[in-house]
Amino acid sequence: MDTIELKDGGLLLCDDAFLTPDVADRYFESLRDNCQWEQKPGIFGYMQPRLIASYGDDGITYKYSGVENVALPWTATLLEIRKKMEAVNGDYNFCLMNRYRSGTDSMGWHADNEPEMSNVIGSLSLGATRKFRIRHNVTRETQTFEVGHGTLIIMAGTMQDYWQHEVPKTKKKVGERINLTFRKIVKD
Ligand SMILES: O=C(O)CCC(=O)C(=O)O
Ligand SMILES: [Fe+2]
Repeated sequence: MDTIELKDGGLLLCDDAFLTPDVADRYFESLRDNCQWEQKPGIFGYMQPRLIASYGDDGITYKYSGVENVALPWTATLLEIRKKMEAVNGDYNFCLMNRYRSGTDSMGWHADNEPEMSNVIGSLSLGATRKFRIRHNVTRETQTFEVGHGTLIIMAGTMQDYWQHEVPKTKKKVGERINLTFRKIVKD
């Protein structure tokens, strides 16, 4: 596990061999074939350039483009993955999944800094290798990571307050990628 200390107290942990390829294959296929994937509108009404699915503890809701959504109940595969993630760090009650069907699917610059969300986010990548970039809000310092089949990234510390992240589009011919971000939503 690499530990990267970022400016202003951000912390990024990275393990590019968190899962063995055979375990990662099993998870990828199970999640691709058994989760309720949908494409949702984002800001300005355009469809988001990727598919999403959300799972979590009973009663967990999350806001998406201004609409309150209810998380679906955990699947056996997601519970197995959550246990592995929590053995490293964190304590999660919600998982937002993103499915990038090709290089034209992407996620723009953003921070996951909603007040009801914990600062620790565990992010697991499966399938095609893509770039994951982070950028400091003020200095614009940028770092790029290659996230591949079985790569674990943990975003922690003050990272969401001072840094944004993105998964850029690529012109390279790439296969599908599934990313899972495990979070803890704290309701008052
Ligand atoms: O796909 C990724 O690696 C990033 C996903 C992400 O940033 C998010 O779900 O908030
Ligand atoms: Fe994010």
